[in-house]
Amino acid sequence: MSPIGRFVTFEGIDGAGKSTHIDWYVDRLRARGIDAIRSREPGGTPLAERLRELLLNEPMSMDTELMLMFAARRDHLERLVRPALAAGRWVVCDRFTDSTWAYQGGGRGGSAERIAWLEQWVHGDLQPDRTYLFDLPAELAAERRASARTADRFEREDEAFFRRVREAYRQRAGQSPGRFLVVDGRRTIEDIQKLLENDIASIGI
Ligand SMILES: Nc1ncnc2c1ncn2[C@@H]1O[C@H](COP(=O)(O)OP(=O)(O)O)[C@@H](O)[C@H]1O
Ligand SMILES: Cc1cn([C@H]2C[C@H](O)[C@@H](COP(=O)(O)OP(=O)(O)O)O2)c(=O)[nH]c1=O
Repeated sequence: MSPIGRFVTFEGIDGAGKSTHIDWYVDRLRARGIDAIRSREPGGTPLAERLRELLLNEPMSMDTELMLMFAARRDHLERLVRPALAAGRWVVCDRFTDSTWAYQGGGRGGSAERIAWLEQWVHGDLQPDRTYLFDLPAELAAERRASARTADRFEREDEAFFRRVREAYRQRAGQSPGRFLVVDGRRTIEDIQKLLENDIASIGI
């Protein structure tokens, strides 16, 4: 019998700490003998990476942004995520549809009905087995971002935008408490690593 693949996602507002922990997390899985791959959204396949370039840099309407996010996601799921899970691998993904609920829904004020419809169409039966939500106040995340990198189209949004994104994430987590683990991004990197390490055991090895 082939091993069971797992789908794990990392979420949070820009600057909350996802990238700092995701490679470490994948390394920890591999150290336990798990065949894990890291991916990201938008992106993860050649086509989706090209859409990412556009999404992060090219001005566009809210609706175009929403549809391109899901177009990139569909390609990523068909070509990478589903085949990997079917082969028993773990896919650890930097962002997934919770980002769409948070950014295009909460941040931009997009229609929940449309997002729900697209979600159902693009990946109805597939949801992550575990989602880590890195939670940090918008002002602290902005400070961390400022010292770390140049801003893309999303990162140039104001603090009120990121407060809405954060709130939408927290609502999502409240709706699926079994799937989400909310990580307090104010804790030290060492503390967060301990929490993640303990959690790996609970998601089935
Ligand atoms: N727990 C933490 N405590 C202090 N600084 C952190 C912590 N986690 C991340 N950082 C720093 O904050 C900045 C943004 O983190 P990053 O992982 O790039 O965020 P994200 O991927 O969520 O946008 C980086 O400079 C990183 O070193
Ligand atoms: C997956 C996804 C990402 N995004 C946005 C959030 C991020 O600002 C951006 C890319 O995210 P990210 O990979 O976190 O960028 P970085 O390389 O700077 O860490 O895309 C959405 O708005 N909706 C989505 O569905």
